[in-house]
This record gives sequence, C-alpha cells and structure tokens, in this order.
Amino acid sequence: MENSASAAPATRALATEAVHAGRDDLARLGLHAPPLDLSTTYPSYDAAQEAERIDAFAATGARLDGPPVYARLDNPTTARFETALARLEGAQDAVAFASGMAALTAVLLVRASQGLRHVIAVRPLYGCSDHLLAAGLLGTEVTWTDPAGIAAAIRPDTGLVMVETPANPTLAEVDLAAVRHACGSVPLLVDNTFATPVLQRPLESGARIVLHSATKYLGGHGDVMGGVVACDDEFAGQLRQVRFATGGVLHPMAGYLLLRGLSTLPVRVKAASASAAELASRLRAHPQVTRVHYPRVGGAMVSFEVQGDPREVIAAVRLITPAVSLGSVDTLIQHPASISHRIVAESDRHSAGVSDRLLRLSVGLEDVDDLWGDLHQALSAQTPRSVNHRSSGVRQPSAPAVR
Ligand code: MET
Repeated sequence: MENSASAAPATRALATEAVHAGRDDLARLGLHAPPLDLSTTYPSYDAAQEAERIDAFAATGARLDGPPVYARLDNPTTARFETALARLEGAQDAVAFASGMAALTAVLLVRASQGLRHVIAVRPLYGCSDHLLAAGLLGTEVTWTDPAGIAAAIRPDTGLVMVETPANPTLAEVDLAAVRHACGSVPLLVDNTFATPVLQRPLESGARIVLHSATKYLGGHGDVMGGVVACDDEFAGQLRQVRFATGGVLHPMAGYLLLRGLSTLPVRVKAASASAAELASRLRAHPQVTRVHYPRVGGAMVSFEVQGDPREVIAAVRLITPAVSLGSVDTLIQHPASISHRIVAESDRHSAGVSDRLLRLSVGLEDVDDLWGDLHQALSAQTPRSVNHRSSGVRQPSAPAVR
C-alpha cells in the first residue's frame, strides 16, 4: 500500500483526489473497496527487528515500513484516510485521532513538551476548544486577542497561534495571510472544520497546522467521530509519538467511514452551501430575524439572531433536526449558548460576539424550499413554554407526499 501523501500525481483536481487519494493501490491489489484492518496487534517472529522498528518510531514518529507492530502506532485503514485528507489540504501528511478534541490535545501536548506552553488564540473558537485553553487543562497558558494583537502577544515560550475561520458559532472570519504574517516564526493552527478543504486550504496561506473535527463534514453522515491534523512530516511524526503515548487513536472502522466520506465531500459541501446561501438570504428578509451571519468563503453553516426566545425556534422545528453538531446530510439547528458554547463563561461568550439570541444552522442536503418551509413555520410558532424534549408535546408529522 502507498502510504505516502506524495505518491499520487500533483496535478489532480480536488474532486478527483476526494475519490482516489488513499486508494491509488486498490486496483493493483484487485480490490474496489478499501480493506478494513481491525487488528490490534501484528505478529512477528523477529523480535530484534521489532525492537529496531520501535526505536525508529521513537526517534522520529514516522510511519513504519511494514505492519505497525501495535494498533496504537498506526493502522493501514486509518492511514488511507490520513493520506487522502493530507492530499485534500495540500499537506505532506496528516494524523488522525479519536475526536477533534483529541487532535487539538495532541497538538498542544507536542508544543508543551518542547517547553512552548503559551498559546495565543482568537475568539470565538468552538466551545470545548475555548474551554481546553481557558482552563489550562493541559498545563498551557492562553492569551486571547484579536488578529491585530497577535504580534504583540508573542513571548519566548509561545508555541502556537490558534484561529478558527469561519469560527464556531458566529462564522466570523480572519484574514489568514495577515494572521500568518503576524505569527512570525510561531506556527499557526487553523481549525478548518467549517470551511473544509473544498472551500479553504489554510496551508496555502502559510498556516503550519490544519485541524478538523472529522465528525462533521469529512464524515458527513453523523455516524462517525474523529479528528485529524494536516501538517508537515516533522510535526506529523511528533503527533504520532504523542498519539502513541496518550492513546487517542481513531478506530479503524471510523477511518474507513471517514475515507468513504471524503469521496463525496466536494459534492456535499457545494450542494449544501448553495442551499445555505439561499436560506441566509431568505432569513435576512424575515421579520423575526434581527441578524444573519454567513461567511464570505461560503459554506453550509448559517447563524442568525432572533427577536424572541431562540429556544422556541428549536422546540418548533419538525423537519430540521434539533441537535448539536454539524456537517451531516440532514439539517441541524442548535442554540450555542445552551449547548456548543455552554461551557464558555457567559461574559467571554458575549465579548466574542456569541449572543444569547444566536441560533446555528448546519444546512444539509434536503430541498431548500422544504427547509425554508420548516424554518419559516418554526420562526412564526408560539410554542408553549412547558414543552420540552422529554415530556415532548412534539407532533410527529405524518409522512408527506413526495413532490
Ligand atoms: C458537545 S457540543 C459541540 C459539538 C460540535 N463541536 C459542535 O460545535 O456542534
């Protein structure tokens, strides 16, 4: 199997890479679907050779030639996903983890283990990313700033600058080239979960590290949890060493599903983005909506602020799924102040522009008029305050006719 991200030709378009990257050897193997390797360990009669291979991994963290010794070092199915995602992001390599938070944790641990404990970050970030930094759970120390304050915040022990653009949940964007310039020699990490490499490739703007919650658009169907970091070979080796030591590995079945998800990523993102742009424009004209956030880069996320209680809109949707998370084929809506950003202190939420009246919509692949019909009725609905998701006065709609 070809594990190297540079094995495929450099000239294929993103849509072609999405289908073929990480699968270039399959026809030669006589396979169509990628093999799913569930091994936790890999037998060898040559203990001396295994010792050498473990020493080699300990030295650089580079992928071993041949079987991975043990599943916490590597996995061939997951490696295909890593190869494919690296190609899509234009990175030398990628390293996958059990979740986006495990991926961010590994990045922070790599830098902290080098004595670079200070992180500069721009709010808003996803609520748990914010919390991980703000609480200093990993022994790091954070300075929050806006992009203009990055250069002045750099210290001798600064190991990372972190931004998320478009940001969760306000969809605020930063100018990556300007931020990269302000970082000087400090590595810039960009959380690219919302844009995906279909709309934005931060490494082209000089970022060194790209982070994804793969649970979202990369998987794309709400049935797989994972995280991935795209970066250069050197940093990927350090991440693999941390992953081996701390154990936040992606399950091979998740690696399989994520590789499958990548093959439809461009068509999913483009279709959902077209609907999202349309919904953003219809929301702007709705009398109950006071503000709509839709990023310049595009994408399938829309956030909007409402006149009344946003939780009443959540209670009133019938087609749209009232759930946190994003990037699935179905449209999801959630109230950041109640769920995704609940763990961020209220004053920090507010100063980051996360209003209590903000709703976050992840637009899926349904017909845009059906989505608008549901949003429109939910915005107009007067839901009794006693309704909640357990006692549920929720009507189950009878199956509608297909237009
Ligand atoms: C546990 S809350 C959030 C999950 C996900 N990162 C989101 O923003 O929706």
